[in-house]
Amino acid sequence: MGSLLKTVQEVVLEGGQVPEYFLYKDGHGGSRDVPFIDIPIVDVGLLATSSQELQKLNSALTNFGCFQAINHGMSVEYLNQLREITREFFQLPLEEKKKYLKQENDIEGYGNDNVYSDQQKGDWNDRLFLSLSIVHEYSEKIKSISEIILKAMARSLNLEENCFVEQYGQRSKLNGRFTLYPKCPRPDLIVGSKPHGDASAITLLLQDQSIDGLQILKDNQWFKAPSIPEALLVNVGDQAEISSNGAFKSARHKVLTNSERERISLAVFYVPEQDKLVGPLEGLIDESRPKLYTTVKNYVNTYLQYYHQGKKAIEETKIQY
Ligand SMILES: O=C(O)CCC(=O)C(=O)O
Ligand SMILES: [Fe+2]
Repeated sequence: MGSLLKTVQEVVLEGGQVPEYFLYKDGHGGSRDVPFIDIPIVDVGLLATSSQELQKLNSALTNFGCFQAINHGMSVEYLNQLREITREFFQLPLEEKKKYLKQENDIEGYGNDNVYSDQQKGDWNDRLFLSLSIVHEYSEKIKSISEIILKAMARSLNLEENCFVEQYGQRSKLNGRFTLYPKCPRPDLIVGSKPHGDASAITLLLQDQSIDGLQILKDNQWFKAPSIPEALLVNVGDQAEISSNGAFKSARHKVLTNSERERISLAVFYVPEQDKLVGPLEGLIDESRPKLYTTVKNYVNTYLQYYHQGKKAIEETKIQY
C-alpha cells in the first residue's frame, strides 16, 4: 500500500493544470442544482424528558439517518471560534503545516488521502486529522452530547439506555477531522468528498456557517444539507446501523466543490473502543427481524480500503437470508 497524494493547497499554489487524478468524467462532480432537504431539528436538551422529542429523533434516524442538533449547550459564538481555528490552521504557511504532515498509511496529520490503487481518484480537499485532545474543551462537550444522543437512541428503540454506550466501550474514541475544500477550478469534474457513509457509530459535524456543499442521499436522490450556524449535524455511521440491526440508517453523503469560495468543516467521529465487538443488539433481534449484520471488530480499518475503491464496507457485513 501506497503513497500519499499531494495536498490540494500545494496543487493550488503551484498553479497550472490540475493533475489527472482529481478529474472525473463529465458531470461526475455532482450537481449543485438539487433541492435543499429539511433535515429534522432535534432539541438535545429535551431528549431526557420529552417523549415527543425522542420520537422525533427516532424518526429522523430511521428515515434520514441524520438530524440537526440544537440546544446542545454550545453557543453559536463558541462554534464560530472553532470554525475560525479550523480556517486559521489552513491559512498557515505550507512549511508550518508540513510539520504536521501525515505519514504514509497514517490517518492522523495534515494532508490528502492515502493512495490504494492507481485507478483511485483524488478528492479536492485537505484534511487535518487528529485526536481531539488538542481542542480539549470541544472534545469534552462533544463527548457528553454524544452520550446523551446514544442513550436517547437506545430509549427510542425501547432498549435499556446504556446499550449503545456499553457496546462501544468506556474507552471509545473521538476523532476530529478538520477539512478545507479550497476553491476549485472545475467543480463539474472534481469531487470534494466521494459519496460515503461514515465508519463511526455516530458523527457530529460542524459545517461552514456560510457556504453549503454537503449533500445527503435520501430515497436514492441527492439533496443539499442546510447549514444552520448554531446546529451540529449528527448522522448515523455504519457502526450504529450495525448495532441497531438496521433500524437506523447510516446516512450516505458527499461534498461538492465550489469555484467561488473555499469551505471548511469539522467532523467528530464517535468510534467504538478498539477490539470491542460491534454487532446487532440482542433486544433488536427476534423471529420477525433476524440478525441482519455480522459482528465486526476494528471496523474503521477495513472500511478505509473499501472507501477508496468507491465500495461500501457495510454491504460486506450484511447477512443474506
Ligand atoms: O465536509 C463535510 O461537510 C462532510 C465531511 C465528511 O463527510 C467526513 O469528513 O466524513
Ligand atoms: Fe462523512
